[in-house]
Amino acid sequence: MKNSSKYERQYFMPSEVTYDWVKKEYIQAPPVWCSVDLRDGNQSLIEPMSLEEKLEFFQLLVDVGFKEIEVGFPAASETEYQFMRTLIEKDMIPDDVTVQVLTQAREHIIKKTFEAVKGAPHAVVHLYNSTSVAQREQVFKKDKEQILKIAVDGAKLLKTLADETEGNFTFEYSPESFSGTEVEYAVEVCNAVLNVWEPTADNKAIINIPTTVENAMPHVFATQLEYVHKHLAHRDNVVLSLHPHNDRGCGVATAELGMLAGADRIEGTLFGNGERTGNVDIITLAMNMFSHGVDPKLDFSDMKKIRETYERLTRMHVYERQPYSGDLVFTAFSGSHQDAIAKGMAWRDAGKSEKWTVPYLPIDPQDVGRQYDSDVIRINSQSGKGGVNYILKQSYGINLPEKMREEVGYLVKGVSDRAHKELTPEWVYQIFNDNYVNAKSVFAIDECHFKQTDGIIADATIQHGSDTRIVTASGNGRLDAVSNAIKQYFNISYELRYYEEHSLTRGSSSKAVAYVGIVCQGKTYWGVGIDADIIKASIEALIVAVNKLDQINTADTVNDPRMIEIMNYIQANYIDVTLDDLAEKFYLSKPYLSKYIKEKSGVTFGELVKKVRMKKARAMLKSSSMTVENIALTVGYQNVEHFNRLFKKAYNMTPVQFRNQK
Ligand SMILES: CC(=O)SCCNC(=O)CCNC(=O)[C@H](O)C(C)(C)COP(=O)(O)OP(=O)(O)OC[C@H]1O[C@@H](n2cnc3c(N)ncnc32)[C@H](O)[C@@H]1OP(=O)(O)O
Ligand SMILES: CC(C)C(=O)C(=O)O
Repeated sequence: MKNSSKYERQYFMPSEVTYDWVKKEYIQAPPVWCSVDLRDGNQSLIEPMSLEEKLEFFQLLVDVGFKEIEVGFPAASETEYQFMRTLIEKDMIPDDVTVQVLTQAREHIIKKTFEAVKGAPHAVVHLYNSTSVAQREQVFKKDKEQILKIAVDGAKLLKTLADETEGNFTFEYSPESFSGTEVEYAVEVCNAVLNVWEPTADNKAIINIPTTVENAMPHVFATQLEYVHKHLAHRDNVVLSLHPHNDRGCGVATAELGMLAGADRIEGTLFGNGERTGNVDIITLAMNMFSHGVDPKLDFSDMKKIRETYERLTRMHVYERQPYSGDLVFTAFSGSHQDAIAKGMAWRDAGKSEKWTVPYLPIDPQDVGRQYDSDVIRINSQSGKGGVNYILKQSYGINLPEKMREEVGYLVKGVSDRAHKELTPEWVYQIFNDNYVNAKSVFAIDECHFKQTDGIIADATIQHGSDTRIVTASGNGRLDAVSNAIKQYFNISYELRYYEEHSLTRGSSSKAVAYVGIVCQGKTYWGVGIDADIIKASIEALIVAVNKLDQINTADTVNDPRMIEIMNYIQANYIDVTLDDLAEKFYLSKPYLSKYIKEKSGVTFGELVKKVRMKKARAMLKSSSMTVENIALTVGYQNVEHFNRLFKKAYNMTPVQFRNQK
């Protein structure tokens, strides 16, 4: 960035500065809101709205609660003109809503505007002309006096035509490009206009101060505005309005500080649509007030519908991080945020705070129609155990024991990391289910009978491969007795250390969930059971946990049906399959997988893949006329010499010899 010297600040501080606005802390009551979606928003669209689209948008604005709506620039086009006529002639303006139209300070434009508003129950006619130094010099080529005269002449014509035209009219004046105008001069022009209109308490005028192009920091604007507020003529009979744009990204701050400095009214748009970077976003302004406990008197509770209508009619897109309305603005992917949100929600559920204080969530997402389930916590590789548990709890009623959460968290985020994908709640549950509930098992307990003696005696029917045996063991509870029977059968030892249970709060609420953690050689192995019978659920959980012990699962993997799936996957993806792919696809750890594959095929994963490739190559040599080089490439070898060597090692002859043999 070499050329900053070609710029200089183009705003003007007032000659007299006061900072009363600094002493005010927050906005205690909503301003008069005026939507300019159908004018400033519409004039900046690639494809302005049709009459029908404007009618639908108008209804949306009425439904949200706007009482003042700038509906267009009737002299601009036939659509604009007819839109105003339609609203009046079809009696579509609710009694408590005032429509507003914009006009340049040019005679024929003003006249056309009054033709358009004829018969309006109540309309604001909004007059503007540009007052900035740049526009005076470059566009109008007029001095201050001549520019003031344009405004005054326009104001006079408005007054005359309002008297002559059927309808009920209020006047508004904007010193357009105020942000590049000397503040005292802007006030002088406004006061000249006000002196023509002579507003009264019953018929106030609106003076609208625009940051037509935002060019200063918000505190500068507040200071300028405070000067206007203190120096306007007829101030008691003037509604002081703001019209912030967003060129420096400060439209909201400008509006908020401007309100502290004396503004009574805000012109803006939904989602900040408008010229260049847009007008100020009224949704953000209103929701900011709402989050301070002030009712903004606009209703954004059905944000989804508002956004859908807006996007459809304007053909614009609401940015994912647009305050209060973007897709991601209530979402936490990262572990520490998720942890705090989950704890904050639990705090709230426990009734510990009457007011909304959940960390990382500026407002309750439900207040703008968002869902806790799908909008707040989402899982990717940045997530943590708190988030994963929250998803399982919110969506499936699974509340993991504290001690189990970390393992599940790392397992789930590992899948996301390898897949480079966000995991849906369904996917998270599937990983959980595959690893803890319906995990592979080399043995089962088909039946179990208990007798109460000093402790408990269990007769457990253990089925392991082709062996089925009833093992009797005692324990200080049912699960302990079954656990002792398992230890006896496999001749293994571990400690049954963790047990938790709860009823399912989602889905089948008649079911219970049991979590079992066993400790062997310092490592904890977890299993989960879900069943209507809590004893059955806890035995299932124990079986899953025991199955994870090395002593058990090295005994028999050959019968594992998943092994067939793994082989099929390798066959189908033999060119570029990796152990990482398999681990991700089957939710198994890499060491565990390596062991499986060795046991099943007698060779390592790498050797197995080579074998599959050679088999494919042999089939191609037999059935196709492809060159050996191309066959080598097809089965994944760039170097044909290397391929030849591997082939010879596998089949004791080169590919060419193989092809040539009869
Ligand atoms: C900051 C804002 O958003 S202001 C609103 C801007 N919105 C729009 O412009 C959308 C609707 N506008 C239009 O459809 C057209 O501009 C019309 C129909 C109003 C006027 O069209 P045209 O007369 O063809 O041209 P244009 O707008 O370019 O007018 C330029 C002339 O008007 C003058 N002019 C521009 N604005 C104003 C004004 N507010 N008051 C008085 N004169 C003005 C210019 O100085 C220029 O004068 P010149 O002919 O002597 O050079
Ligand atoms: C007409 C005025 C208010 C305007 O749109 C602007 O200055 O941005």
